Amino acid sequence: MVHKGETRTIIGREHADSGFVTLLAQDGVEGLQVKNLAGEWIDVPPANGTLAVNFGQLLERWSGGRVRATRHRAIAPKVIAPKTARFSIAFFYEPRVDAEIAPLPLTGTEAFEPFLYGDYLWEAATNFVEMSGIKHLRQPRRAKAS
Ligand SMILES: O=C(O)CCC(=O)C(=O)O
Ligand SMILES: [Fe+2]
Repeated sequence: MVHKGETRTIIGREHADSGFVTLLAQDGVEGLQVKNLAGEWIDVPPANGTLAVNFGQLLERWSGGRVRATRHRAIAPKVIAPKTARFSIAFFYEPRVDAEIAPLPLTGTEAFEPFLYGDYLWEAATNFVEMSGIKHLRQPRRAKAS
C-alpha cells in the first residue's frame, strides 16, 4: 500500500471495533490511522503517553448513528532504526455481558429490538476467522424475535 508516496505494509486491516469505546495507549511510534467521512486515511499522532479514543459499533447503534464508529487500521512504522517496534495497548470499554442494550429515547433515530450484550459480543468475536470454530459453544441467551 502506498501512503504519502511511500510503500507501507498494512499490519492491522481496516475495521471498526465492535464494542463501546476503545482507548489505545500510544508509545511514540506512528502507524495507527483513522478514516474520515471523506474516506481519507489520517495518521493518528502517536505522542508518547497519550490515549487515542476510538468509538465502537455498539455506540453507533445505541446512539442511533449519531456517534459514528471509528474505522481504523495499523500500518508498519517507518524503519528509522534497526529495531523500530510499535507497541499498542488497547483497553476495550464494554457493557457487562448480561446488560440489555435498548434504543436510547432519541427522536429521528432507527429503533431496534433490544438485545443482550453477551449475545452480540459472542457473535462479533466468533465472526473473526480464528474464532469461527467455537461459535457453536455458546448459544444466545435471548432468542431473536422472529
Ligand atoms: O494497533 C493498534 O493500535 C490498533 C489495534 C486495534 O485496532 C484493535 O486491537 O482493535
Ligand atoms: Fe481496532
